[in-house]
Amino acid sequence: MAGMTGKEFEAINRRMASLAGHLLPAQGAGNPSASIALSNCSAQFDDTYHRVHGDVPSHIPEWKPALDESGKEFIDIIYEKAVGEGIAKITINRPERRNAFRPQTVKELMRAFNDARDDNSIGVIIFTGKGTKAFCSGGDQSFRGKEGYADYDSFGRLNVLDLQVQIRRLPKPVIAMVAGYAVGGGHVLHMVCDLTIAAENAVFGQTGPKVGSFDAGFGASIMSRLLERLEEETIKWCREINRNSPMAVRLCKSAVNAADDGHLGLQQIGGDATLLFYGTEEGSEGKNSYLARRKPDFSRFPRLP
Ligand SMILES: CC(C)(COP(=O)(O)OP(=O)(O)OC[C@H]1O[C@@H](n2cnc3c(N)ncnc32)[C@H](O)[C@@H]1OP(=O)(O)O)[C@@H](O)C(=O)NCCC(=O)NCCSC(=O)c1cc(O)c2ccccc2c1O
Repeated sequence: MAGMTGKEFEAINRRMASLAGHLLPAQGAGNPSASIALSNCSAQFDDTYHRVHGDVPSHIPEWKPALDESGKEFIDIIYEKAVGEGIAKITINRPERRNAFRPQTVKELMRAFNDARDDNSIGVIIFTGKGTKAFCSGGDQSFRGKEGYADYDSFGRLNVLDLQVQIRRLPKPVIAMVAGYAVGGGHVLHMVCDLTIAAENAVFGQTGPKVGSFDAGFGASIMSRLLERLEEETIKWCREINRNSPMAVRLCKSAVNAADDGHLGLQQIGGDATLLFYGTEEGSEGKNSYLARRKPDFSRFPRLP
């Protein structure tokens, strides 16, 4: 953890606090040893919240393969949606390379994330790697040239930077489900997710300088957490998130990132305000008057104190 900035510590503390809040009964929140196998702890509660909302089940759903609008098969990733539930799962499928990404992988990830964003039945996205040895070991070094990473064409690129921004800006929660190594560019990918659920064997770190690379952008810090039933726990989080108001979840994600993202954060949260305004009569009066070629009449809308 040496060399971490105050902001990075804050970000980790926020995540740890939110994990503790999910896993532990309030009275046990300070005791890390109580953090395992408490996924059904809500059953012990006898309060109005739990009577109204009930337990969050953690059984694994039925996954169905998904495509994006191009209909093109995915080669480097597996894209699935849970039948009857608003959960998408995107898996890097290169376990023989510890799920290192090449440009093709990144392009496919971007297509899948885009589809999950646009599918209004999806409320939350799981991002993971195939197998238990690695979430992702970063950029595939055998595809690295002088201009970045290149596969089917001659020019290189650092297109994972676009993917990082896409995940960060995506207006739905993205949960990294990590088993094994999340290193180099793979470490950054988990860091740009909204939440990380980690298996006991998870290893986090920046390896870039060892292979003559570095991420001076989102790449930052280390976090790990003990959890036995990784997918069940992740699904439980997804179901709990999906019980909430979609617009509230969207705005919470914007708000959490706004300060760190500066002007871009402001743009995102400002865009959300515009989106909400479009749904009001006041907003519609502007559009309707323009289309009807008349002066807008905003006089009936209050100037709230
Ligand atoms: C991840 C490991 C610690 C795993 O070790 P383990 O012993 O379990 O497995 P092996 O080492 O035997 O690996 C099995 C197999 O996979 C190949 N492989 C693994 N990772 C990669 C990789 N990143 N690229 C290419 N190939 C990989 C490995 O060679 C083996 O192949 P065989 O043919 O021999 O079976 C360990 O594998 C490891 O340390 N891997 C390298 C981690 C690494 O340094 N990653 C790259 C960091 S740089 C980066 O990711 C990066 C990418 C970007 O696009 C950027 C863009 C902009 C800024 C910065 C960027 C950036 O830093």
